[in-house]
Amino acid sequence: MLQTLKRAIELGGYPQETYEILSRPQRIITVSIPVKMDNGKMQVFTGYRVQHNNALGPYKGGIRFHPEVTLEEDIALATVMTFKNALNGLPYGGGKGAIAVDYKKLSKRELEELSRGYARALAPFIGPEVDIPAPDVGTDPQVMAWMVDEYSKIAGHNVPGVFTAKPVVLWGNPVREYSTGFGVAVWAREAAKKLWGGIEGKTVAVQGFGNVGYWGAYWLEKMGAKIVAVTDSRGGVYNPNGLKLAEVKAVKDKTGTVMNYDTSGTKKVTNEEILELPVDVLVPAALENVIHKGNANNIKAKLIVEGANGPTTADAEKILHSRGVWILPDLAANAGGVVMSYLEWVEDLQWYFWDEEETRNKLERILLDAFNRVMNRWNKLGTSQVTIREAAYVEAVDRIYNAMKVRGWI
Ligand SMILES: NC(=O)c1ccc[n+]([C@@H]2O[C@H](COP(=O)([O-])OP(=O)(O)OC[C@H]3O[C@@H](n4cnc5c(N)ncnc54)[C@H](O)[C@@H]3O)[C@@H](O)[C@H]2O)c1
Repeated sequence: MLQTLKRAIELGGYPQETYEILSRPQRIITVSIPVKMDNGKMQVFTGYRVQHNNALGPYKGGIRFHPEVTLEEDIALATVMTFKNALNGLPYGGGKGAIAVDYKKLSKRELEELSRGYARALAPFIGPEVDIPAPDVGTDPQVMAWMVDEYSKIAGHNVPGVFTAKPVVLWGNPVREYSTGFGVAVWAREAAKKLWGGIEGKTVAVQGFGNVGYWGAYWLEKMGAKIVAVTDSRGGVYNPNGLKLAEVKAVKDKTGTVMNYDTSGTKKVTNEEILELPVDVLVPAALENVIHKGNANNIKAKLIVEGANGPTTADAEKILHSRGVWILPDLAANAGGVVMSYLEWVEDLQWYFWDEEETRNKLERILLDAFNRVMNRWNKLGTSQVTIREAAYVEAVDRIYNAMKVRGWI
């Protein structure tokens, strides 16, 4: 990521100070959270909040609960948020929080106490105008509800805008559930218009059938694409004539895996095979580093839409770019969630809530604006010399650099 930042600064001709500032976070907060466990013993958890850069506005980014999370990883994730928010035209800087915990081993009460403890410890350092956290891996709208409640108790009044992706009943928005997948589909549709004149009838393979993968496939199908393959952690199914997504989803909900979907002409595929199928569009929406130099030359899709974070290694990207494959980078293609978080925050600040359709239209407009800016930048920089990811980084750095310049930081 720092290499991409360096390259973007070179490509855009920004001064070296830009790198000096953006390669390190402005503030790192470490907190200790004691939790009385169900067995009567007290356990102290360590939590972080990294506030990377606020040149464009309050820090914004998720909170991760994961057993292997480290401060270094949290810093990297916070840094990416600065670029993602800038690229999408949001009035936000970047931040990210983390607690090293296996949340699956906690009871509901322990998880609530940990979530409230984290919000309490961070309360002096966050707020709707300061730093607005949201869910990430291992956290969800319920965790946000506990945190917003704890923060509001400390403030002495309700403060809806301090966390986003809250339950709909507690100042959330129904679009949030599918916003990331919707963004994946919008980016794919717009790129398909440029490549082929439209997404209609184009074949799509989706690796990962979770929140991003399922909703990405759902909206792509609605837009007229043909979903031919999907997988979850156990593997999946492929039918060159197209899958009926609603039926696949029903099988997944009933049996726990898409593998049990069985109709004539449908074959089983592994998570490696799905990447190499003869399709027009490939959506990796599960894990990182799944497209690497070992399989890049076998990929047949002309368009790769990064639903997951970091699914393509740098080596693979070079190979695919030289073959003319378009890779829509994660910080653009999977930004629907954070853009929706922004809209929820705007609603919360004014205590005025849009209906689902109006919200989705606003979301789409912001995504289209980002898509057009990235494409213009890519064309200006030269599509054969520069990747779409590099163009997206230049676009992001340009906003941050100009904000820092007029503020007098550089
Ligand atoms: N949810 C969001 O709003 C959001 C936003 C931006 C980025 N992302 C990124 O998208 C990715 C997926 O997130 P999600 O929220 O959909 O998670 P999720 O847990 O809802 O779904 C993940 C899916 O991947 C599958 N999976 C797990 N291991 C796999 C493997 N080895 N091969 C293939 N599939 C496997 C799981 O079965 C599941 O279907 C992550 O990289 C995440 O960081 C998510």
